[in-house]
Amino acid sequence: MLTIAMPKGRIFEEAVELLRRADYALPPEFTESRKLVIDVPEENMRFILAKPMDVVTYVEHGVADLGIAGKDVLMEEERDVYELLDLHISRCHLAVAGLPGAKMNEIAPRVATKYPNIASTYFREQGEQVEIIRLNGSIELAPLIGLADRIVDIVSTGRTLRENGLVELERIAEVTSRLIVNPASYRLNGGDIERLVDRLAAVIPQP
Ligand SMILES: Nc1ncnc2c1ncn2[C@@H]1O[C@H](COP(=O)(O)OP(=O)(O)OP(=O)(O)O)[C@@H](O)[C@H]1O
Ligand SMILES: O=P(O)(O)OC[C@H]1O[C@H](OP(=O)(O)OP(=O)(O)O)[C@H](O)[C@@H]1O
Repeated sequence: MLTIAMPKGRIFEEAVELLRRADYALPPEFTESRKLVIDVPEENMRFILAKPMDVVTYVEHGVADLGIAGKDVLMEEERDVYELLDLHISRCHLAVAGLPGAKMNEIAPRVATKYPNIASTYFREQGEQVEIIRLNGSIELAPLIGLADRIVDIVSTGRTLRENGLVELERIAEVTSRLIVNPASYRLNGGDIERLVDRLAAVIPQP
């Protein structure tokens, strides 16, 4: 049996839709219950529903064979998992944003973000030394109330930036969700996993 860690939240619906398009008979309880472990015996599969940032942890520890995770999460922390497939779902990008015309503080430039590693690597590569302030959400607040000069965050429609009077300044990376696998499980269950990859690859939305 294959165990797949699914990210709750905004990726979930698109991931379920993709699996159903690939002809996996996922029961209605998938989208209608609050169960966190859902067995689908007809497909010889078990799904566990986790927070997006935790999916990689379940896969890395081998309690899930496979998982679906945003490229942002995979970029943020070096983890011992293989990326098998770009699912082309939950498309967005990582960007630097700030108040229009606002310069970086020259003495103590500060950047607020949920992605401290991505942000510090990016600014280091730009040759800029900044203090990273880690937040867990509502990142766009930081420049509005003077906590930071810049933010590094996900942009999708751009609506959150717009409605808060912020502008995108630099694009860091494109983000889509990926199918990831535990390396040991891949060696052990290669055949079953390749079949799943083929079925998904056949129905992935075109970029
Ligand atoms: N605005 C967006 N549009 C499309 N995809 C997004 C958007 N924001 C985040 N994502 C993708 O969805 C994932 C996060 O989903 P979601 O927003 O449901 O969780 P979260 O509440 O931010 O995560 P956590 O609970 O771990 O903090 C991200 O890793 C990213 O790949
Ligand atoms: O460009 P947009 O379409 O407006 O989407 C971008 C917003 O979506 C995410 O936030 P989320 O809704 O996950 O809330 P959060 O602030 O709690 O992270 C992201 O952090 C941005 O704030």
